[in-house]
Amino acid sequence: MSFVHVIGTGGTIASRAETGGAVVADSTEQVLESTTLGTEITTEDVLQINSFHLTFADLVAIQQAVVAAIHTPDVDGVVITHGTDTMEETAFFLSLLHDSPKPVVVTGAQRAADQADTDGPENLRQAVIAAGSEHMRDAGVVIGFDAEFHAARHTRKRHTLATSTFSGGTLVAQFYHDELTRLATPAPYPILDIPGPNFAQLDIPVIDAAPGSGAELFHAALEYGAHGIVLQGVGAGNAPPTFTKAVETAVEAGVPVVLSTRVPSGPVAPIYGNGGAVTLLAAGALSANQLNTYQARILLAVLLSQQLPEDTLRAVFAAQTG
Ligand SMILES: NC(=O)C[C@H](N)C(=O)O
Repeated sequence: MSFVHVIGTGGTIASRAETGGAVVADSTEQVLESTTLGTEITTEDVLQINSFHLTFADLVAIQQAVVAAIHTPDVDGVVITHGTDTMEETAFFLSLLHDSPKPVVVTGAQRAADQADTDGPENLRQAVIAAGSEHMRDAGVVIGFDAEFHAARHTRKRHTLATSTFSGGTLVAQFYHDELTRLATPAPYPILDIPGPNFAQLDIPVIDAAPGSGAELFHAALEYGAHGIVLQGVGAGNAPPTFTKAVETAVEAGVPVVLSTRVPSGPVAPIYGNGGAVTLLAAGALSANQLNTYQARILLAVLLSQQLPEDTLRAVFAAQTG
């Protein structure tokens, strides 16, 4: 019999209706009660919150729980129950640091535990089976949802309400007729060191360069002391021309800027000047390349917390986004 450790953090999978909106109510033990499993399970409540409340300190707490579980000799794999809104950030953060053949499956629900058609119990059942399965060795950190298991990197929530909502990253495994089939192994990336002690204090705003927006917010972020900025451009990473000077000012002040794109697929590419990615990268921005805005922000936060020399930060960032 396989042995899986389930780490609860909250989210809709643990929520019930209240006047004023659904709120997290159930412990991990209670979440598991609705699921029939033939697996040995231990549980732990690390958090009981919606994922839109998560802080960087919470990410560290989840990661520490994962490491402890993975080092428990008989544990075959780990499941994390988590809100879907920021699941892609937590899963990606864990994947940057994950150094074990034991899989970590992050799952949740789009419909609360007390809704008749809740998807939580089935997602959890499949996540536990997958985490305990030898087919998932070396699968890394995956988001398991609606019978699909996607590598954390590049996976995003695609629909606010649909139960099939996560895609983008490598499809690592899938249930067909209740049989788990391994399909792929995610491309390996260098494993990062754990974040430094100031990780939880880092302030890294995302600033959008939509048509008609000026760089005032960007400059305001520098003035209030942002530690880094993710500039989300349009197209292949382009922005109104006022952002070029803003990026130069930030980089000169030692505040790293990452250039990402709001387009769901494809890389940031230096094609256009006069405010385009050619200009912004020449001004010193780091390219998020294929990495989406929010995962690029997590990567920047981890590297900033390690207080690396600028050249090293640039090289490690490039190696993680290539
Ligand atoms: N479906 C969900 O879990 C959404 C919820 N708002 C959360 O992220 O905690």
